[in-house]
Amino acid sequence: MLQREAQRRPGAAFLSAKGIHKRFGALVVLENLDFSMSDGEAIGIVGPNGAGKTTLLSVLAGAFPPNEGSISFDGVDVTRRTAAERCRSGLVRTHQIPKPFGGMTTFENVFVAASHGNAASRDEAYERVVDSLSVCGMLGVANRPADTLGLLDRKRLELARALATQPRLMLLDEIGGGLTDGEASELVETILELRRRGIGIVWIEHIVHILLQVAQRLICMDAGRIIADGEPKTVMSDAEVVKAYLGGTPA
Ligand SMILES: Nc1ncnc2c1ncn2[C@@H]1O[C@H](COP(=O)(O)OP(=O)(O)OP(=O)(O)O)[C@@H](O)[C@H]1O
Repeated sequence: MLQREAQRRPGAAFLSAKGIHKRFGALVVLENLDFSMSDGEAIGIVGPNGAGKTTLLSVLAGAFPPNEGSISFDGVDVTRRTAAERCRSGLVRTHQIPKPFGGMTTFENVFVAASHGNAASRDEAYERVVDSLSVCGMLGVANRPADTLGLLDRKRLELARALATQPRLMLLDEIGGGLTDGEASELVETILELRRRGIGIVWIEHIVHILLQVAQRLICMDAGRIIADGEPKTVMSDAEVVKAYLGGTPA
């Protein structure tokens, strides 16, 4: 397993991306981007539509490779590792548009993640599923066909499936998107529980006041670059951020 290969270096970044370029044809989406974080950190990512946030998450998770640059996770160079290999080493992502396995129940969806995401015995996988469903408030819909779930439960299922892989770092892509404030607040409680378990979080979200209940550090992206990175309130009042993201002038 990748974790066993990891050569832990004191002070080394837990997740680090260096010199990342990503192009889709002629469109440059990420440009010479550097990013790093420590174990257990909770980071929010904001930025205007098309800034490259989801593309960054996809590159970090291994959905596709960068055109240039390198990524290391827990001391291991994972640039050429697949998403499944990264998942087994503890780096997992959720998707903006949940896509549960149709024709399976909620329980079965999470069971697939628990058994394949990080090789587990059947009993261990079962325990992980029950724990994940419980943390995500889904025990009551465990036997429902996943394709009959409403949006909030589909988002919860994204979290439960990711949690069942026993991650050390979760990359969340607009998990609050499309939800009411009340529904998004329920997800915040779950994400705070993940934090209490020591799981690191990188969360892209447009609902900023929800994001700020979890993020201890905030990154703002624009046009494929990180334009601000630091303490959330400072970032949100940064003149470049206000101009790029909020389209106005600082208060
Ligand atoms: N697979 C792809 N092929 C071609 N272009 C793509 C692809 N994925 C993303 N893009 C383009 O890359 C740019 C950045 O997209 P991305 O989804 O990363 O932005 P984002 O910051 O997450 O935006 P949003 O907040 O709207 O989700 C956009 O112009 C998008 O159209």
